[in-house]
Amino acid sequence: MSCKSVTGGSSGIGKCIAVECYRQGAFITLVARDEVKLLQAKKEVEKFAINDKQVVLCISVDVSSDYSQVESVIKQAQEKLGPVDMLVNCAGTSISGKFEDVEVDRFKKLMEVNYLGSVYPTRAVITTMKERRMGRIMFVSSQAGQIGLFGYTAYSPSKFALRGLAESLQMEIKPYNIYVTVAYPPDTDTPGLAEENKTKPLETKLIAETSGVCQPDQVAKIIVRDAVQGNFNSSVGPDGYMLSALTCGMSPVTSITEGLQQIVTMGLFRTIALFYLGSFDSIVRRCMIQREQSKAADKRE
Ligand SMILES: NC(=O)C1=CN([C@@H]2O[C@H](COP(=O)(O)OP(=O)(O)OC[C@H]3O[C@@H](n4cnc5c(N)ncnc54)[C@H](OP(=O)(O)O)[C@@H]3O)[C@@H](O)[C@H]2O)C=CC1
Ligand SMILES: CCCCCCCCCCCCCCCC(=O)[C@@H](N)CO
Repeated sequence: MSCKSVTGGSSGIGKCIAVECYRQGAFITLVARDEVKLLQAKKEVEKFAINDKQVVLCISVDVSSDYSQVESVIKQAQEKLGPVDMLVNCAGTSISGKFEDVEVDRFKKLMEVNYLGSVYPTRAVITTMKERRMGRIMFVSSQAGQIGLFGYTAYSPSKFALRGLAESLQMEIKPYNIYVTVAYPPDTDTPGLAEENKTKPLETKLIAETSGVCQPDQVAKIIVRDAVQGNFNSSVGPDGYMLSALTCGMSPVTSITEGLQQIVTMGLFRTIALFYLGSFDSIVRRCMIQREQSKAADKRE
């Protein structure tokens, strides 16, 4: 019997991750705030049972506000379903907009939800994982956690932070046979993306179109596969692969092949990246000129 906990498991990518784990026979705890959405997601996940012993447990908690609360609900869940052997930190939110248009509070809010909201659940499960000398910790970052883009001055840093956490933590817990994975999905068709799109600057839309929109079930399959295999890095699609190879820095390698591929492709991918950066800069410049022209036209009218 294995038990997986998925924060943000009531919607989008997190819900699909829960389904994917359930299809593989796991016990699941879904963690999110809204109880109605949690119950709805529980019903959806339960459809994919492969045996009649499987259970989906719902926990309603804000993963970002109070550590002692997060610790106590996770403890209760472990008492019911047994120790968590995989924690998926997927709860998160995004906001896009020009730096000066983003309300100052939002910078703090995004760090709280996306960063601290991953620290707290991880902190709550790590001691038991170390005692058992087994476990998997997944952090769901974003391609915007690998590159900073127009419109993501509040969001990107909260996703970059996860990488620093993941690298440091991995070095500490590898001897305990616990593996950390960071996933960097591109735009994915979820309620979260629909919400974000309502206020997304044109520049951000045009730049993000480069790597297209993925379906959450595809993204979830890749994430779960990489977490099970214990890969440090999890990316989606050819752009995702290039971005991860290019931004590997001092992150751990999972296999010799992966290391060799990074060494061999680095120069080529940097060359490609410079062309992408050039095209992003020209999108930004074009949008600025267009805005100024339409402002001037408005004045004349
Ligand atoms: N969709 C995309 O384009 C991409 C998304 N990502 C990342 O993937 C993750 C999931 O995104 P997506 O599926 O689009 O998001 P959704 O908005 O569809 O779902 C977010 C989930 O997180 C939960 N959640 C949000 N805030 C909290 C909180 N404070 N405490 C507990 N649960 C919380 C929500 O439930 P509730 O509100 O009830 O708490 C919900 O279950 C996010 O971290 C996002 O940044 C990364 C790259 C691309
Ligand atoms: C060799 C170099 C290759 C370069 C490829 C560059 C591709 C850039 C596209 C970035 C897209 C950002 C998506 C953010 C998704 C997200 O996190 C939000 N939608 C959350 O809601």
